[in-house]
Amino acid sequence: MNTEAIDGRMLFAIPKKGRLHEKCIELLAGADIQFRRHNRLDVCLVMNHPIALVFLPAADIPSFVGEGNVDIGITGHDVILEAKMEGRVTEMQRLGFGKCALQVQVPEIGPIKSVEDLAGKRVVTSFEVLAGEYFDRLDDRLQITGENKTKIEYVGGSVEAACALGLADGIVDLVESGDTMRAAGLHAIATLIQSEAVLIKSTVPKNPKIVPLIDLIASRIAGVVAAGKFVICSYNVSRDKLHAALIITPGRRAPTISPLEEENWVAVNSMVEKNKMAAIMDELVKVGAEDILIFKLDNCRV
Ligand SMILES: Nc1ncnc2c1ncn2[C@@H]1O[C@H](COP(=O)(O)OP(=O)(O)OP(=O)(O)O)[C@@H](O)[C@H]1O
Ligand SMILES: O=P(O)(O)OC[C@H]1O[C@H](OP(=O)(O)OP(=O)(O)O)[C@H](O)[C@@H]1O
Repeated sequence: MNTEAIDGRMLFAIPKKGRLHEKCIELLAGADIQFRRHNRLDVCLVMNHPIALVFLPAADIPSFVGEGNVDIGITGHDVILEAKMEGRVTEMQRLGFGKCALQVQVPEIGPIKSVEDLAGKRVVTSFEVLAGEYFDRLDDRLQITGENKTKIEYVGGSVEAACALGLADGIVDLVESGDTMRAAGLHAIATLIQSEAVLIKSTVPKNPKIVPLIDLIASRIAGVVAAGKFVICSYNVSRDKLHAALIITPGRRAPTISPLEEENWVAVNSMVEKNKMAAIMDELVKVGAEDILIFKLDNCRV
């Protein structure tokens, strides 16, 4: 693709593979950003907006956005800190996926029980900046200096194998379910940061003309994220029990209450958080609500 084709378009960086890729593709579909990626090309034009998508490794996206080479992007909060780009990118929206923690892990069976025990030994990681800063502070606190300081070594992947291979006394790596860590016989002894996927833009946009388009896309993405977080809860309840029911489902702004043909009965519609839905239904049954239904949201602006 020649550079003329992307001239004037807003450049939007998307992780080209890995843990965040599929979720980003779903998010683009939800925001009606239409594209066809030919032959896995890393740049492709959006058909219904003046946008070009740029598929990049998640870890490279913070610097591409921070240096203004692309306008917005989706990546992990962890790699923004690792790239030291927190001052040069603005996190516009947390996206609710790619949730994980960067943790110090050591063999479950062994002499190291705390980070203090690990200080001064060998640590293998893909996050050498964050791990380096963490162990520098720890070494300082424990007055470990010079040759005795903790040795941080970089590997690009399969970090969890380092202890079993005798390359490290501990590792710093991402944990979500904990399955990888447990399978490698490791356990966590400290957490450096919590992370999730975020929508970012450059702190100083190169092209002010595209600011309205950035805001439009951010608002659409916020709508898709909110639609994933909430459901609509609908139920019938007699007026004498309405007060108790509304305490359980107060809604985001306020619930919608409509009279039923049956005297003294009303129908209630209210937005509730998806992850609280089962408990809310249990509570509604207890206070006498009936015909409780849950509806998924496809999209919203709230
Ligand atoms: N187990 C996980 N659960 C949730 N999110 C994760 C997990 N592992 C990584 N992430 C998030 O996804 C981002 C990209 O990680 P991933 O390992 O997929 O990157 P990659 O190196 O581009 O892909 P690959 O591992 O396939 O080479 C991380 O920076 C982090 O924010
Ligand atoms: O706690 P869990 O749910 O098991 O997830 C943690 C694993 O996920 C990430 O690696 P990934 O599987 O993306 O592959 P990688 O080692 O190639 O980066 C991370 O580096 C851990 O190895």
